[in-house]
Amino acid sequence: MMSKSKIIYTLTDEAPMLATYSFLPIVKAFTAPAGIEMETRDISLAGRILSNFPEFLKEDQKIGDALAELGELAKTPEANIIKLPNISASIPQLAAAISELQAHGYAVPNYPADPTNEEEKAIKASYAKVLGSAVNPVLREGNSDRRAPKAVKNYAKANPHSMGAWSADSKTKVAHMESCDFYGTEKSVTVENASQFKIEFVGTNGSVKELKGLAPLKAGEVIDSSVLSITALKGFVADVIAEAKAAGVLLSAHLKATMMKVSDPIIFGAIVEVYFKDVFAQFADLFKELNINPNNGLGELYSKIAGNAQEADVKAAIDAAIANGPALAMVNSDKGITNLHVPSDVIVDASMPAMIRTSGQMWNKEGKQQDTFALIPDRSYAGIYTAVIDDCKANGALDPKTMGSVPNVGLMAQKAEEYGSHDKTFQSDAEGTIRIIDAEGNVFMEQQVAVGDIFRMCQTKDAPIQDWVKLAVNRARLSATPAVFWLDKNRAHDREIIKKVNKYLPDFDTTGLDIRILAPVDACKFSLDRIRKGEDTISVSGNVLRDYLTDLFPILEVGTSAKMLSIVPLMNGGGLFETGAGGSAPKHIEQFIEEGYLRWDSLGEFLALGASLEHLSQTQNNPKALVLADALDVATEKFLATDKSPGRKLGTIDNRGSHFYLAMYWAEALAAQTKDADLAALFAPIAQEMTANEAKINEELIASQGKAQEIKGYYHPDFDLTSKAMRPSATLNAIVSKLG
Ligand SMILES: NC(=O)C1=CN([C@@H]2O[C@H](COP(=O)(O)OP(=O)(O)OC[C@H]3O[C@@H](n4cnc5c(N)ncnc54)[C@H](OP(=O)(O)O)[C@@H]3O)[C@@H](O)[C@H]2O)C=CC1
Ligand SMILES: O=C(O)CCC(=O)C(=O)O
Ligand SMILES: [Mg+2]
Repeated sequence: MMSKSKIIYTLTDEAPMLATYSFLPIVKAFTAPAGIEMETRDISLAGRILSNFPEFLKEDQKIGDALAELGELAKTPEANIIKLPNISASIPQLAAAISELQAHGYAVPNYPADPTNEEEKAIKASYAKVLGSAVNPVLREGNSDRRAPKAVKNYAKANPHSMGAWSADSKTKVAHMESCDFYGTEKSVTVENASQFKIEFVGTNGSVKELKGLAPLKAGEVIDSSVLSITALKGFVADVIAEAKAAGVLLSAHLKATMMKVSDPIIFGAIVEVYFKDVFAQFADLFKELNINPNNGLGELYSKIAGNAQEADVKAAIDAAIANGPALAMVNSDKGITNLHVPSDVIVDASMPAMIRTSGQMWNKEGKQQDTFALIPDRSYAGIYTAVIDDCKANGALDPKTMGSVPNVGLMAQKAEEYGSHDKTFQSDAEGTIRIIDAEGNVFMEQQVAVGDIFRMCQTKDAPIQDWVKLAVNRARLSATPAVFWLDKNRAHDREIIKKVNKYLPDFDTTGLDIRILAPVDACKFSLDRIRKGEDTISVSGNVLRDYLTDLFPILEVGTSAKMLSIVPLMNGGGLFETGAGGSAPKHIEQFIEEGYLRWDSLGEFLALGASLEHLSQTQNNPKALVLADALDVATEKFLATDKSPGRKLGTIDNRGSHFYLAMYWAEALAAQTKDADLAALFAPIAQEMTANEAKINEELIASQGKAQEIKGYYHPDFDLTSKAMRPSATLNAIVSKLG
């Protein structure tokens, strides 16, 4: 009897959500004959909101907490989850999703930014579970292995993407603080025995306030604390503003307000306040009355002053500040959206490589490219971008035709490092000390804080570190490639990690392998030198660099991180297969709604599906799944060779057309293989019909382009309308439905 195998396919947001409407019916039809149940779970922003507020909903509107369920599943050996990118919501995005759901008849509560009673406090606490990077850290019960498969790399070498030229006198640079940042203040200790910790604020008068109640610590865990001084930050921002103005360059801020949902919106807000200091001074009373929070950006400010008697005055003052300041980098120059409008519009992992690919320039308000000062205030990782920029100034743009590759093995499991720190991050409202103590009151660490300073504590558990070292050695062995641990001995946290790396490396057979530990800037230079010689170098990094490097190098090497294979071998034996290493490409859904064209590239989904099927064949003893996986591999190679990724322009095949070709090639490969006669017989007529109808299907797909789409929603579109929009070829649908 055929074993019953289950794969969970996640429903998410924006472009990947749209793509799923087209791709998933194909996947379900193709995998069913192998006894595979393809189940879906809704972890979209809208779905997360609905599942958190059942008491506000009608009976038939309630949905289960799919995220919590998958979080538990990820800890079991049975887990086989395909995870598409999802929105990590900023407050403006959360507010927009809430309004849309309310307009759709879901009585979810408004977001209470400043709760005034217990009920509002509870609502805010529930929304805190939805905000920011609420999904990935829950599912990532394993470390990360991200790389460009050989076929993808070869495709990029043969079909190089555009790469803006660099000039040696480019004025572009990264601006960072020199002191009083997280890097400079970091303290770190390794906790030898299992214990507990809590976080307290102690005022200058000795009064004590608990910031976080007792929580467990495992033996061998590394804990850190650090502080970023808000006064130092503001002084630094003011200096860079003056310098950028004098240099005649654009100013832009590159943060991670999504994953770092507590600290980075505050840093973003400080930049907004300093840049618009005259506006904030002139309208202090009005802004207080309207509850304007600079952390939510200029966009929210504009919407809150709309209709106010002083609206025109405020707008004039903002315009004057921009005219008088260094010009701001634009997110959308046609619509006048600056880099300081929404904290989640410019996200450092994707935004810095996009700038480096574009000659180190961003867009000004005329829609023209211009050199830019990129504000990345904290020094922990800013230096790697300086290393790449300096390299491009000295040697010109990198060349996708010849450049080597930098795959990554990232420490990520169990909310490692900064990306798990939001429940231990606080903005101090008074001067004093914040300390981390154990249940008996013994002090692990303490930090001085002033009003407004950001205190942060991070945790990194020992088992994930051991697993990460093992993964790094395995990857170095499997790819016969040097591996570099990007760790800085001048940083307190990294010093603790270096000790552990040195302790655990001897547990594995490293004979003949080239494994080194280098500080991030040196590791970056070392990797760049090799890249220019066409050589590959594995980066073995902590969680933040995992995120940064898996956009940086892929975007330079293969044009987009959507083409990455992103596997998370879960520590308890399951598999989490992320689709690509990038995000949900918000501008793609806008293009789809405006003109019926979706240029989302689903290659990441194809790669993840292949890896998921392969994992399933091994863990569920399902040989047919392996036949499907092998055939999908053949199909993906042909897909790349025949260049069937979506074009950028109307009238060429888009995401839907690319799914048709993948399906056709997959059916062909299944028909042609000889390992499973039943599958070959089943798919032969499907392949034949698809091939015979290729022109007709393309015609039907392309005919649906060029008009606005009405899917009744951005965060929570109508299922039937979206399904119709994403499956416009009756001929293709009829062939797929023959599979049952
Ligand atoms: N794993 C996850 O869940 C992740 C989620 N996110 C979330 O995604 C959202 C957007 O983040 P952002 O920083 O803008 O990064 P994105 O990666 O979504 O977008 C940057 C740009 O990359 C290109 N791109 C990305 N993926 C594809 C694809 N599959 N096909 C074609 N082009 C692609 C597009 O531009 P162009 O082609 O013009 O270069 C896109 O506009 C945020 O809400 C963020 O929280 C972000 C990262 C990971
Ligand atoms: O969870 C998020 O917000 C983004 C994740 C991300 O950028 C990544 O893992 O590469
Ligand atoms: Mg990322």
